[in-house]
Amino acid sequence: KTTAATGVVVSRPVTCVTGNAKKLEEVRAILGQTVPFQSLKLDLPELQGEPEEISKEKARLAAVEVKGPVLVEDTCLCSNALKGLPGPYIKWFLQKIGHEGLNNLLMAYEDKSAYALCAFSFALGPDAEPITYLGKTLGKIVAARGPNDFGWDPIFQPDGYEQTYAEMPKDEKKIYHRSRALDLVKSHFAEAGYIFETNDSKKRKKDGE
Ligand SMILES: O=P(O)(O)OP(=O)(O)OP(=O)(O)OC[C@H]1O[C@@H](n2cnc3c(O)ncnc32)[C@H](O)[C@@H]1O
Ligand SMILES: [Mg+2]
Repeated sequence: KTTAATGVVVSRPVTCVTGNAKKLEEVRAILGQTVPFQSLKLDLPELQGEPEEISKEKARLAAVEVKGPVLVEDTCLCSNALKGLPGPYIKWFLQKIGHEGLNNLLMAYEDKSAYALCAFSFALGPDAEPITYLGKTLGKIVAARGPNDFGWDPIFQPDGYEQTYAEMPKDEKKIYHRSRALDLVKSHFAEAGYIFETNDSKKRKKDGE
């Protein structure tokens, strides 16, 4: 559906599908009121492979579940000495060997440099090809510092900062990998002229406002 001057009307809000409450909290803080979205707590299966492909496949699976517009995300922590690993497998590394184990792995190497990579994928529906937006922040892996309440935040120190992600105030961390990718999502939505309808906006339209 296209309306003359306004753009593409999508009859539903975007559903952000993730099993991770902390991620959702950040997405909500970054997107704010700019994109009407709702969330669905679902831990989607993940392929092995390159981050972009994993993210796209998550979007395909999510769109089949939701039968509408979806936004998903896959986050990687990549060590340069380890040629980009653990990368998309960071969740399992964290679960099994923790912050200390990751630091121990890197003891064999001089190079502690790393990057945080966020791959958002958006699909309009189950038949649409997902589009991927990447956000990357360079830094290094350090011994854990700061509150341990979100993944690998205590062991990642972005370049140019003396603090780890965990030690930073929330709104400062927001400027990194996740918001870089979400800025691209926002500008894509603006360019495409999507108007995501919500129950509220439908009601206002019906009432003739
Ligand atoms: O359902 P999904 O969205 O997949 O949620 P998840 O927790 O499984 O997330 P990923 O598959 O993307 O795995 C990324 C891992 O990195 C962690 N993580 C994600 N974003 C992070 C961030 O900004 N800071 C620290 N850790 C993060 C997260 O807790 C996971 O252990
Ligand atoms: Mg996951």
